[in-house]
Amino acid sequence: MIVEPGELLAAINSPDDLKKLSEDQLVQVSQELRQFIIDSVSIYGGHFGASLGVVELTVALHYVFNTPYDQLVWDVGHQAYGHKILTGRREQFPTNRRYGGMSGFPKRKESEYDAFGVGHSSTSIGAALGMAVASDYKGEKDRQHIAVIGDGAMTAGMAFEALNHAGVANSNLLVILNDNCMSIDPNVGALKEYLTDITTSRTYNKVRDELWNVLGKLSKFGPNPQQIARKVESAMKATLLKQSNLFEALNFRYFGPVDGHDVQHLATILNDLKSIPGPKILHCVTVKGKGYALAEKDQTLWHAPGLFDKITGEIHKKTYDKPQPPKYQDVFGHTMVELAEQNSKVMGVTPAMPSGCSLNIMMKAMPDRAFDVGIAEQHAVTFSAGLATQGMVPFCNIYSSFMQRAYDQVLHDVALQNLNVVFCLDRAGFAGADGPTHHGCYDIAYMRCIPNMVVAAPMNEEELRNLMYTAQLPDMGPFSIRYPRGEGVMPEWRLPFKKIAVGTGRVVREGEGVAILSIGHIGNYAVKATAQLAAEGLSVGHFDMRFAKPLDEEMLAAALSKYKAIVTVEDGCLQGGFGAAVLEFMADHGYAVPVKRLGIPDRVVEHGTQDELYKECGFDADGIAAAVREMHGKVATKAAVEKVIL
Ligand SMILES: Cc1ncc(C[n+]2csc(CCOP(=O)(O)OP(=O)(O)O)c2C)c(N)n1
Ligand SMILES: CC(=O)[C@@H](O)[C@H](O)COP(=O)(O)O
Ligand SMILES: [Mg+2]
Repeated sequence: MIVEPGELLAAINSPDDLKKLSEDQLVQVSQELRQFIIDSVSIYGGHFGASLGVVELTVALHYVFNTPYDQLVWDVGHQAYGHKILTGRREQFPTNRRYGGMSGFPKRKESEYDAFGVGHSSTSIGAALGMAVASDYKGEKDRQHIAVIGDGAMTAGMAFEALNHAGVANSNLLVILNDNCMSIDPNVGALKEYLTDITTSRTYNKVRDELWNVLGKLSKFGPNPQQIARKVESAMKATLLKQSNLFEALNFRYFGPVDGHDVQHLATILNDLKSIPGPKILHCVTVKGKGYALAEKDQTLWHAPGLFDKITGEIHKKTYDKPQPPKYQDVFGHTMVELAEQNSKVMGVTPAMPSGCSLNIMMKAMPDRAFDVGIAEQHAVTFSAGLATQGMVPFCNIYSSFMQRAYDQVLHDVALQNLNVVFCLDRAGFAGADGPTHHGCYDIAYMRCIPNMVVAAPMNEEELRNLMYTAQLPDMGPFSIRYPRGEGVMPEWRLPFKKIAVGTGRVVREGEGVAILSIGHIGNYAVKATAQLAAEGLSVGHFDMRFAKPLDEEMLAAALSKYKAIVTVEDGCLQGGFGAAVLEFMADHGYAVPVKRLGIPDRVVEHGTQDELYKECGFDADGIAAAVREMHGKVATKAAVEKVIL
């Protein structure tokens, strides 16, 4: 189905076309852009509420600034659909987040308008500052650098590290704080309360209005930029702003709060700010999901709702006539409550993903024992370490790719002190449509080299529960459990807890000739492969190893003695991963059995469905079966040659 753009939008193939419109037409073009996003996302899917919330801001930014010469950095980038549509990618939009299609996030190789590749949050200020400092160095005094950052992303340490630097760098940087009081879930923390206070404070708003009157008058008569800057500064100094405004205290000039949905006013303000040198922040108040009533009402659900009927708002869900396996994240969420009921020391921690990882189930049931700490992965880990020093058993749930942020904290704060923190790494393996920024490719490798760390991955729901149960038993030390996005394989999963001895695998099936050693959920694809091969008359062994560290050495030794070739399968990077661990064991113990390793290769794998990506990387069921056939062929040829020689 083709989505038809409105009349004005249809003529916009670059920001130059947008600049041909009069200021009066900005309202209409904003409406058309919003409608185009609603129409497209309802059919093709993707992030929704965030882009609707910045429609006017996006139009105003491209209207006023000289992009791509002026550099516009979107934080996270899930709100940049309008930006993509206005910068020459409207016709490509139906391919958004699809295999081979355009990325759901800004990406440098996709467009010159995408100044910086994003996906993880809170990088925009640092990146834009780097660009600004480079411009200073090159003498490009006229160049503008703009970071658009949400109130959620602003809670991360990285954002403050960049503000701290920018406040003394005196480069030409405009930070636009897009404040909608939401992260994916409602935003949390003292900063959020501070921003709400500024937005609602009467004294503050009075000062703000006076300030904008000054600016407004000056703009009308074509002001001298320095004059504006001086007037603004003295107006600011004469008020409470300097003493009480956090951003002013960091040497930023603070403007706002302004209505982020008044496109004409935004254009005027941005024009004025263009002429003010140095670091400045514009605080825009917006509504996530603006213009689509249901999305405004349930902003978490409509962050990324999936496909929906844009008229009725019904979100399309597959229906089944028999019970389906649950999502791994929900098994985690419910199991947390069960474990916490049994063990008063169990606590839950998430950095801003309560509904994404389903810790919200425990947060609702036991609000004093489960915490959303904001977009703050590093803090989430060190906070968990602190809890553990006091005898608590924190389960710190972080998406595998976001955990990359907190590597030093895992090593320095948890592992070196051998603290019993359980890391549940959700979205391990391919994240799917979010693409390479979100794929959880590296955790087996980055966890495996950390002393004291257990590295486990369940093949199904029952194993996830039992690993979680095992991890909270006394004296387990640091324990990581990885599992993928989406559903497992067991509709009946609430089985009684059983301890799994650390470093033990499980025989899925015995066979002859070739054995598959798998770790985690991807083992279910190996099950499909062995069934295919059995139908062809090839009986293949399969071991669900469960632990990449410690390895089940007994099981490995037995498999290496019995089988003539091995295929390892993991949905993680091949470099340093599970297969690499098997090779290390073989080298250390003198085994010389041929091994083929299947997993994520040493290159960037783009977006697509998980199955498309498994196939691309050769470890879907067909790929695994093909690898086994190949190894079987090699073994048979070798045996035949040996027979002839004898
Ligand atoms: C490092 C990191 N942690 C978590 C996320 C997941 N995430 C994506 S968007 C988002 C909320 C961002 O909130 P905000 O910046 O306010 O943007 P909004 O969606 O409200 O427009 C979160 C937590 C991420 N992308 N990166
Ligand atoms: C933009 C972002 O980082 C999140 O919205 C992410 O897309 C969530 O992914 P899940 O849908 O897997 O929770
Ligand atoms: Mg927000």
